[in-house]
Amino acid sequence: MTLQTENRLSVAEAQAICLRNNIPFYSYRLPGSHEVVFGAQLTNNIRLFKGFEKHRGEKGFIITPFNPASWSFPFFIQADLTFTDYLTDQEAIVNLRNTVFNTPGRIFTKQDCEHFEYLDELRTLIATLKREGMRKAVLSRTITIPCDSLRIAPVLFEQMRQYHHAFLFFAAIPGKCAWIGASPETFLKYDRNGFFSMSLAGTQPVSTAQNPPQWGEKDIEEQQIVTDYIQNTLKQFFTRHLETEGPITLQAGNVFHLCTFFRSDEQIPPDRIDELVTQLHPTPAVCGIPKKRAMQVITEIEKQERGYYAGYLGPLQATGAFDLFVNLRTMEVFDDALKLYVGGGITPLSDPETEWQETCQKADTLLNLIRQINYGKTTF
Ligand SMILES: C=C(O[C@H]1C=CC=C(C(=O)O)[C@@H]1O)C(=O)O
Repeated sequence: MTLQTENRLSVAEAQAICLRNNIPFYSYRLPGSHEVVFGAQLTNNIRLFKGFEKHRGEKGFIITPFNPASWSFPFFIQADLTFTDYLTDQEAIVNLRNTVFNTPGRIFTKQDCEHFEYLDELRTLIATLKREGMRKAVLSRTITIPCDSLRIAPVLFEQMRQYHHAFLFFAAIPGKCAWIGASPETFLKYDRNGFFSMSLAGTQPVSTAQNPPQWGEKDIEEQQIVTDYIQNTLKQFFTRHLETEGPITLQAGNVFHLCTFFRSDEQIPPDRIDELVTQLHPTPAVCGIPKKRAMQVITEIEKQERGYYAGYLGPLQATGAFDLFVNLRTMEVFDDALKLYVGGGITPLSDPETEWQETCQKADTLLNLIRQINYGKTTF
């Protein structure tokens, strides 16, 4: 700890205090930025996120579940204390250290799929897609790592800074949810310049890709489904201007994805923003098409509850600007374990073993970091 000598608190130190003292907090770094932003809520009242119109003028962090109808509620962490990179205000440092809430920890359950179980789920899903004429659904699984997570997570967040194009986040509401990750996927961004979104799908490992990467029929089709869905949704809201660019190849850790960008400089009223977000989420990058049926099929087949995996999360500014990302390449933080969630888009053309391998490749970016941090103590 450097506090005594330098009189300043780093983000990692602030995260550690909040974890120890059960203080709701968030920290993030936007893609391409060098700044890490930290915020903490110094009251223990858990706040639900009630939509952009209701939170107008407020600053904080939004975290929402994959399934809006589930028992995982959307939350808002209000920014009572915020800083960028280091906190130097001595009164604020003392205040943070002296804030302690008494919240019971969350116990993890292990619902990881073995290789053969995931292959079974994949076969069931592919058969369902074929039988019902569905074009795509996204299946996922978990990898649970029992470890000293409260020590590891702040170090992991710091290590993830090497992924310049990712949105880094570590947010926790003690007793409710805690997630850390490096998402490559913008859900929706809004500021005075307008709106931005992306369609991200299709995966291949960097290690075996050609230069430049070549994409097969399954990946192209899988990403096109996401592009069509987002474009059709955005078109209902932006009638004057909608710009589309792509698809291009984008690197996220040790995998490549196909990506199309959408931009509009049109402004829409706050109640329309709520409508837009409701219609857009979840996109077929994490759910499927048709959306309602895909959600049902996923819930029936997957072993674990998704909770906040594949939901959206990110900061909201008092100006109304926000940066929301899909909660991917992500881990749920428990007191004594990290639970990684990983999935992939399945179409009738999918091969189960290839899809299993894809989840292993996606998971490896975060797993390798944990292996380095926990050298000699981790066996997975
Ligand atoms: C669902 C995940 O990734 C999505 C985002 C990019 C590429 C994907 C894919 O190729 O399947 C997925 O749609 C995940 O990483 O858990």
